[in-house]
Amino acid sequence: MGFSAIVVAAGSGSRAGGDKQWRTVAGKPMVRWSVEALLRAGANPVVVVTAPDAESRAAGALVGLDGWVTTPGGATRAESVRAGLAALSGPDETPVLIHDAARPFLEEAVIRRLLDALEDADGALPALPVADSLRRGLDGLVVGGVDRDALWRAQTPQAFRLRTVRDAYAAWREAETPTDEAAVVERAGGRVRLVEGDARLMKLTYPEDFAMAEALSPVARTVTRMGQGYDVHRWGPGTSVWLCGVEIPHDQTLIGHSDADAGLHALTDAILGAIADGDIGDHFPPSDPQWKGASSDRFLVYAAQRVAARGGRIVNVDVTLICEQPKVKPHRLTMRERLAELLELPLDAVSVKATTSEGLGFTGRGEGLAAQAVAAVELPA
Ligand SMILES: Nc1ccn([C@@H]2O[C@H](COP(=O)(O)OP(=O)(O)OP(=O)(O)O)[C@@H](O)[C@H]2O)c(=O)n1
Ligand SMILES: C[C@](O)(CO)[C@H](O)COP(=O)(O)O
Repeated sequence: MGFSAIVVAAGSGSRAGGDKQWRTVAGKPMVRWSVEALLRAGANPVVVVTAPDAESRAAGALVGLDGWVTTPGGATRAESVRAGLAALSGPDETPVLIHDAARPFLEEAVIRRLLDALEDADGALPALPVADSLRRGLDGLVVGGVDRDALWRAQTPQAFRLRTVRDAYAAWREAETPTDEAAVVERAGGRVRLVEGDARLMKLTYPEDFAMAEALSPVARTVTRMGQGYDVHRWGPGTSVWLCGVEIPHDQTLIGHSDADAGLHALTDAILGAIADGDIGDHFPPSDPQWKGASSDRFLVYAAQRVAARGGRIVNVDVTLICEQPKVKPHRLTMRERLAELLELPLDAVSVKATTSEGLGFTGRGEGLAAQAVAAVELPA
């Protein structure tokens, strides 16, 4: 029998500084690590539980993968798990693995141990023994110890038959919210087996955990690639111009098949260039009527998704606009913010510059505007 999986990714990641599931860890969005591992091991489907307004972020993080769906989660992890369970169909006996997106490094061996354990148990979880001594503290002083012999550090995924875990959640009557499914099924009378966990399956909870994860990552090395782009559009009659995703009032407009945003076009080509993935015209042919008047935002986001699909990340981008008019400086910060938003990059990784050509050439004569861009991309080695 196959198995299903739920990846809960609807948390706020507040202890890590927010939105940790979409952050890049060792070259990929965190949530992608787990979804890839589960799909590779044969999970079908993988339900990714996101905050209600974050489904498009999941689509960006998981671009190029098949076999997953999203569903909106709740205010607590337990509510998100319930939502994931509600989204699953299939026979009661189907094994389901319930996993934290916050634990990216899931090895197939752990999945196999969990599924094997379900042969003679109602549930299974990976766990690690406690290695350090445990001490009770009060006001900064030791006030006793805790016997660690019977203590285990619970990890995820946790494995159950669909009906078992659904019924157990339905029967949960405690005042407190359960922290995991093992507790829920055990409280309902189920036998939940401890199987060998994995130190690399650590939950990334605090900001410092991310540096540790990079060091533990299965991607030992990455390579950095550069790409450059160049684009020109002709000036024509109009009242505003789109540059780097921002509309600027102007006494002319740039003429083109799409919105003629030369800054976005050059940057799209730079990103595609960094991954040797052709150019903007290959992906969005000017002969295709569907791109007539299109917002160039989508070209840029598409290029970024092509990087993510290769397990890569954009490190930084730099755009130079070459024109006598309009003056770019008053709009530079807005342009950088827009590009940072579209590419999901920090602002300090996005630069927009401008120069005139001292009245020389076609830009100097005001016949057209030119844009150049470079992008650096990190890819798995
Ligand atoms: N309402 C919630 C809360 C948590 N989670 C998920 O449960 C997992 C484990 O939770 P934790 O690491 O505590 O994540 P957050 O709740 O996001 O973190 P924090 O408590 O620091 O805000 C994470 O993958 C998180 O996205 C969820 O799906 N829905
Ligand atoms: C489910 C879990 O990962 C098991 O260790 C953990 O309980 C979830 O973390 P939280 O901080 O309690 O949300």
